[in-house]
Amino acid sequence: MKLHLVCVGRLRKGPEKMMVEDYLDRFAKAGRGLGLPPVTVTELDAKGAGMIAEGELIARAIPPGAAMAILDERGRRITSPDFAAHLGDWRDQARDVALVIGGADGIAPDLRDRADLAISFGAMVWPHMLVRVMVAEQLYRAASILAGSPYHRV
Ligand SMILES: C[S@@+](CC[C@H](N)C(=O)[O-])C[C@H]1O[C@@H](n2cnc3c(N)ncnc32)[C@H](O)[C@@H]1O
Repeated sequence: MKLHLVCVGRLRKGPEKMMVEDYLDRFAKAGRGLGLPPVTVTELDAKGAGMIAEGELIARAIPPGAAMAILDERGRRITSPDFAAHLGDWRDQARDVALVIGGADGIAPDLRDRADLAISFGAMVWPHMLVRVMVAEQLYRAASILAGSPYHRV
């Protein structure tokens, strides 16, 4: 299994980048004993060419056969344990996974249609850099849930 975080846009030095790095580092440590690999982050820049050009870059960055989970406000509002269960299932199937965060115009409709899972963090639109922080935190939370550690409480 390989785990990819494919993002349109670059994170500059700053608090969001520090938080993403911290959570992904925690995820890598927590995932070690769970058969979950460290996350590979791919940042894409279509240089303002728009959603369709970004969609083509995203499609090229996703390994063939990988499960594609997109972040999209129109997606499903799943719980953190549900997300952990998806991650655990993909791991058990030895399936590569690509988590995709779109750019300012969102993710191209044809890619959205092809997604195995569309995850919503609520009906409001968040900036891509905050979504990246939230995904990194949810990955760490998922690993904690799969490990049975007390980080996640309901
Ligand atoms: C600034 S938003 C773009 C919103 C755009 N208007 C759209 O139609 O998707 C950039 C990216 O952040 C992610 N995103 C923003 N809000 C989200 C939410 N509530 N749930 C999940 N992902 C979200 C999506 O991947 C989106 O493509």
